[in-house]
Amino acid sequence: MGTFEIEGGKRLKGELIPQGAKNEALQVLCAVLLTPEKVIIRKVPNIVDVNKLIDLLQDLGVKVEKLGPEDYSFQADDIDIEYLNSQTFKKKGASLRGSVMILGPLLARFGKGYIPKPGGDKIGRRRLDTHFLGFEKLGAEFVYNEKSKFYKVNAKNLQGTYMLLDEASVTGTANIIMAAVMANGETEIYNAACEPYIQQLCKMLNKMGAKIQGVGSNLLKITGVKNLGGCEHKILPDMIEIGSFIGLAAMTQSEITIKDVSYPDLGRIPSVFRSLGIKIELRGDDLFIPAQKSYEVQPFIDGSILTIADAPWPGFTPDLLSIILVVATQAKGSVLVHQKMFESRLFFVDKLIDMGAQIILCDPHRATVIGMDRKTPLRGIQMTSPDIRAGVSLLIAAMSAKGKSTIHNIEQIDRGYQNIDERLNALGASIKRIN
Ligand SMILES: CC(=O)N[C@H]1[C@@H](OP(=O)(O)OP(=O)(O)OC[C@H]2O[C@@H](n3ccc(=O)[nH]c3=O)[C@H](O)[C@@H]2O)O[C@H](CO)[C@@H](O)[C@@H]1O
Ligand SMILES: C=C(OP(=O)(O)O)C(=O)O
Repeated sequence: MGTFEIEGGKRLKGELIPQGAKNEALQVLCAVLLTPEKVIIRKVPNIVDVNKLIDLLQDLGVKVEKLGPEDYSFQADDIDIEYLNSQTFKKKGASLRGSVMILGPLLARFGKGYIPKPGGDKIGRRRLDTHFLGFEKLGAEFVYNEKSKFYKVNAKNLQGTYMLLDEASVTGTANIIMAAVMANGETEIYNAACEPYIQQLCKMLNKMGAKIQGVGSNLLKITGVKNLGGCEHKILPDMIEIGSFIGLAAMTQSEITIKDVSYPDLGRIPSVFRSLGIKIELRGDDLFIPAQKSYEVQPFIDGSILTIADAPWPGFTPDLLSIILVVATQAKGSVLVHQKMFESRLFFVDKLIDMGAQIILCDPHRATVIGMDRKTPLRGIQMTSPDIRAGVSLLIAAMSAKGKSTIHNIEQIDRGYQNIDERLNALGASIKRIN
């Protein structure tokens, strides 16, 4: 289990370049399975989850070539579909969430797709119903082995149809889109997730020859085509990393410029951080966060306590609520953080409480944070990171705290943040990695 030792209280100064988005990378990497032609993907983040997926694709027979530090070419012209029955696949496929999105492309191209119960964060129930209900609607047969926790879908032909998703699942929508692009006839997906990463996937598939309309909306119309070809695609900057850096700057009173953020794709992220009183300036496509002594929560118009809640896009992403929560501990004013989508993502607040934060965990979904306006700094402690975003929130808390902190299980952080310690140390942080 890896560990970070953090000396708190350091102010950072300088520029951060966001990595390519983890959650987009996981989608578009799976999409390379849809064609025997070469697909070039740029700005691929060098993080554990993405590297695991690339490894899995290689095991399946995809030829992978590294063209540069962040650029790869993939060619799925000799897929070993039997690999899906191997023990290695059962182990590797289960080790990350994103692997579930190989199902749609494999079903579309080879008529079958298998997957062990996928991993990812333990942040509540993470059902896959939407994925399989969608595949079944397209005519696939679904078999779930409860004992081995292995999911199978098979189809001779996929037939386009209308479907209303039971929820706007992100990976579910990506999977169904990839299954539908080569189905017979027309598919309509209503209540589709529509976040920028789904839009990016659709744009990439359209470049490959797919016919997807309604991109960016929650009603997608897909006209099936016989084959898809190669293309070149560039991944967006990671909006969750950008949000994490905004929070980090505010908490540590640092002056940070976040480069090339693709501002129009950040949705409500800047405005939600602004509602905590954090100043964010847009300079070209960069975000400039000045060093701020104090930031004051903006209550609602009627004077009631600010509530920050998550919702499917274009709502505020659940992946940034843990960061909001930690940043609120040093704001001036109180905030109610309402995590509606996941039921176990707020439990890490016990660590923040140990550090001296004033938080009331009302129930698994809601926490009230009474901001301390830096009157009492958090104090360094020993802790273990429970999930990727809680892990980074604890890192931010530790960087702002008085004294030394230790965070164990940093593999969770490495899952989604590229060389976070080196990048932050270059700006003045003091984070030591102990393996
Ligand atoms: C690899 C990847 O891309 N992971 C992301 C993806 O996970 P993933 O695709 O697994 O998440 P889903 O969108 O399926 O669902 C996330 C949670 O929200 C709930 N839900 C979802 C839709 C809805 O309309 N109502 C609702 O309550 C689900 O029941 C579930 O508990 O999307 C999540 C939601 O943005 C993010 O946290 C994950 O980082
Ligand atoms: C929950 C997350 O990831 P995953 O879906 O891969 O577990 C996340 O990125 O915050």
